[in-house]
Amino acid sequence: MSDDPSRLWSPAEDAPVRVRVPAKVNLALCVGPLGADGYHPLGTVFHALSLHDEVLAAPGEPGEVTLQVSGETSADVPVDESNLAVRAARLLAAEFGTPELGVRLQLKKQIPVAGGMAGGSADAAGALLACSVLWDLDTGPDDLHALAARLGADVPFGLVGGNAIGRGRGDQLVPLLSCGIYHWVLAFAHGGLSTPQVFGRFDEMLEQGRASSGTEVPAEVAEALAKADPFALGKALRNNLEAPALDLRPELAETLAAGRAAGALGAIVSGSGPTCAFLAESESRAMDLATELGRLEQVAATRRATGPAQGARLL
Ligand SMILES: C[C@](O)(CO)[C@H](O)COP(=O)(O)OP(=O)(O)OC[C@H]1O[C@@H](n2ccc(N)nc2=O)[C@H](O)[C@@H]1O
Ligand SMILES: Nc1ncnc2c1ncn2[C@@H]1O[C@H](COP(=O)(O)OP(=O)(O)OP(=O)(O)O)[C@@H](O)[C@H]1O
Repeated sequence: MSDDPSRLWSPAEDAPVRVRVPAKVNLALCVGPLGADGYHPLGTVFHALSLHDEVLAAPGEPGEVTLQVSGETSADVPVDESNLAVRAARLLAAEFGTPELGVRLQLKKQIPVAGGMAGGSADAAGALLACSVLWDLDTGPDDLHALAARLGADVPFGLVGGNAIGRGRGDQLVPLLSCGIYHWVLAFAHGGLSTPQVFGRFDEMLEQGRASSGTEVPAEVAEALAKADPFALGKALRNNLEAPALDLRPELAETLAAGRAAGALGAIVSGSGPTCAFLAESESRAMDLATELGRLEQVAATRRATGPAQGARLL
């Protein structure tokens, strides 16, 4: 890694490969008890949103991966080897490339950091696709999926997008047919939440009988998607990590209640939080809801988004 600014190419538009990759919300996140592998078995319904990051890739010095991060949510993003996009590029080069391959990566971030919307995972998925194209590697979707699953449970979904059922750690995906467009309002919190910490609090609460577990995805979610029924979908939303996220950040309960009172069809903590996601009946209702939620002290910012959105794609 180099942090010498002279080595970072500047105008993003010059990068030969550009990939857009979506944030996700889990329409259902059904979590089983901690397994021996340190992971929790999941049954989840992923839903990709029009909120996205961009990953740009240009040829780099042999064997070097450099990284520049910009955008609305670039603060707090590590720019060293721990960055998931850098790890993705390194893994791809090691498994499918040669030691001479190098890349200059740039992330343009809009997805909140540690927000429960799989931002780092999205960047990893984007980097896999971008570097595979830049380096002209002989990788098919299955190859990229296998590498993605090694990088993190949420990374494979970043590649496919749309709506998908996730099982196992969340990485075994089956696309879910749906019609319709859903209007969402996202309420970002001040600061993030650590995913392992939320799973840890889930374990404690389960032991104390304060949380429920189970990996069965409610049929109502898939039925609502098949019928393009936002009212049914709003009622069907669920998240076993909501209880631990609220336990760690009690003010999120007020955010959810305020959204419901302002007419949201459904309100849920996104993944491991702290972002809260609100389903609206229409674009204009979403605009009203965003205005209401934006007034809350504990809400750092609101964004509107639609779903489902495409997975990682070349621009
Ligand atoms: C909460 C979700 O966002 C829902 O989609 C994901 O389950 C989290 O996915 P992620 O952030 O990509 O997770 P990873 O980077 O693979 O794992 C981070 C940590 O989260 C916990 N983890 C993650 C996934 C899972 N099924 N069970 C877990 O217990 C583990 O402590 C793990 O060490
Ligand atoms: N490209 C990246 N963008 C953001 N954070 C990154 C990235 N790479 C590594 N990280 C680290 O990962 C941590 C989690 O960030 P991320 O934005 O992926 O969280 P998240 O959206 O809550 O994840 P998930 O929903 O997948 O559990 C951050 O605190 C940061 O230190």
